[in-house]
Amino acid sequence: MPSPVSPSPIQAPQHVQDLLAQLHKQSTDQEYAISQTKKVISSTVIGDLKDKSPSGDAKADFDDMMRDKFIALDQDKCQFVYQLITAMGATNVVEAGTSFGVSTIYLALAVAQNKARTNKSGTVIATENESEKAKAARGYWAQCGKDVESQIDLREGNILETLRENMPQVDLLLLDIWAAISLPTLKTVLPHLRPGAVVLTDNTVSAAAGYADLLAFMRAPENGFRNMTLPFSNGFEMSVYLPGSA
Ligand SMILES: C[S@@+](CC[C@H](N)C(=O)[O-])C[C@H]1O[C@@H](n2cnc3c(N)ncnc32)[C@H](O)[C@@H]1O
Repeated sequence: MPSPVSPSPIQAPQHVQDLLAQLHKQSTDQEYAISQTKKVISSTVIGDLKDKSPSGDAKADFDDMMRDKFIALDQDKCQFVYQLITAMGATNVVEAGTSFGVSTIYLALAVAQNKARTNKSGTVIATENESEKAKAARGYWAQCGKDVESQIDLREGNILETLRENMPQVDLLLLDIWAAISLPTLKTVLPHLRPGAVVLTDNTVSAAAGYADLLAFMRAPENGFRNMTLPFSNGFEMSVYLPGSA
């Protein structure tokens, strides 16, 4: 949650600010309700579901459970991403894991404002494999208005396919997806990362076990990332891509 003493950097019309506040509340209420049932919501524990899986397919059961869940990036992390994109002047941003499109709104606002300031082109490439979530996300972006909606290229389907083609040089990648596919996702986007690009990965402290392969890859000096775990709740990894500089 945002700190009561931290001002928000977000520049957006009031109706967008109100929608964001409402969506974050829905997401945190949902997460609280799940926590009360003691059910897991982390993909890192798919392995633990195996014994209890009603269908015998733990991955399918996990996907069923998550189909109506926001699991939006925390509000303070969204504000940080917006602030960072603004500071970088980034205009090509990839979001791995869009869900109902909450964090996407922040990315679109920041990219739109950078484009207006710099006259550069660019887009937010969003990705989601659940069609109902994609439909809902489009609905929220429409409520925000053309300034947000027009920035977003939503690619529906498996991220390992949707990010294979028509990729710009990427300034920033937000990894907010099931931990198990975060490394294959990074490797799909890697050839398109510009030197100095930033990769942000959510929950790298609370889900460290699930991210073990991703973190090992990013922390191996030969892969060109400089890493820092930012002290947000559950961890938020900021990695700067500087190939050949280790
Ligand atoms: C943590 S949520 C994203 C939350 C979103 N960034 C936000 O702040 O509102 C992760 C999303 O990734 C989606 N996802 C999982 N595996 C995927 C895949 N292989 N391809 C595309 N999307 C996937 C899930 O359906 C889920 O909605």
